[in-house]
Amino acid sequence: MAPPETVISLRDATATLGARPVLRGIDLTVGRGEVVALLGANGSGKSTTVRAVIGQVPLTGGSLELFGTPLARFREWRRLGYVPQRSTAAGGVPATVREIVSSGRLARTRLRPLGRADRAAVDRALELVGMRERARDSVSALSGGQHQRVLIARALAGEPELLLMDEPLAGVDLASQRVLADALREQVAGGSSVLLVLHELGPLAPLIDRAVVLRDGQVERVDHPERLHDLACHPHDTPEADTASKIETGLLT
Ligand SMILES: Nc1ncnc2c1ncn2[C@@H]1O[C@H](COP(=O)(O)OP(=O)(O)OP(=O)(O)O)[C@@H](O)[C@H]1O
Repeated sequence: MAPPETVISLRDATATLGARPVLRGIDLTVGRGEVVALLGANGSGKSTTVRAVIGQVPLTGGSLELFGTPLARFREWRRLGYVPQRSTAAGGVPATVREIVSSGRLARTRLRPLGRADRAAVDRALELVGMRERARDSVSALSGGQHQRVLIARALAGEPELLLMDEPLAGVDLASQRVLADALREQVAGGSSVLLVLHELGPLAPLIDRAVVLRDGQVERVDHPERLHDLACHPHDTPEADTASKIETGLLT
């Protein structure tokens, strides 16, 4: 059987922001259909890792391949969907929920008008995050958690094969977290891969194939599903009890 396609391959990656070495030799692989969580304390390099993967932060060393192609030659950005760390869906720009979500099709449509398939993808994305009824509303009338849903729908509207999300659950209530977990499950069932930064696994825990814990710009350890399951179900029976509670509360230090 052929090995599963590697969607992200980051090897010994280093990166500097200002004068600070922020990534100090990160190895990270995400295969097709895999969901990988990046965990770690504030400032450990999670967002920078994701931003390096989408080419926003240049590597000073090591290598990055996307879908088997070195970054320098990679052009198929429409295969990626990115949800940035908490921001509002439209900084003061008057726009409806549907307009923001439709902008997620831009990489596919270039500037031609949306066709039937585009509109169907937008509808599906709105439905997945439970915002179909709010499609005509102005984004300025949304709560923080609803903004977050719109940003996720914008990424989903592009029908990405690789979804990168930076703290998608931040400030999102438990009911909305469940909605997002269902949306993600559906996306993964369709073959998408996901790399997401999390402080808490929450309702997403059952979806996670691997949790990569960063510390000071390096991979401290990688947890696999059995261990994640043990940590979630028997946090006090394992030698790592302390770590378990930290993962659940996001207080990894
Ligand atoms: N633009 C910048 N210039 C200089 N240093 C930066 C810049 N952005 C981030 N850093 C530093 O890089 C390090 C890693 O930041 P990063 O945002 O990747 O961490 P993180 O793990 O995502 O943290 P958090 O959980 O707080 O979001 C931090 O020490 C941060 O201060």
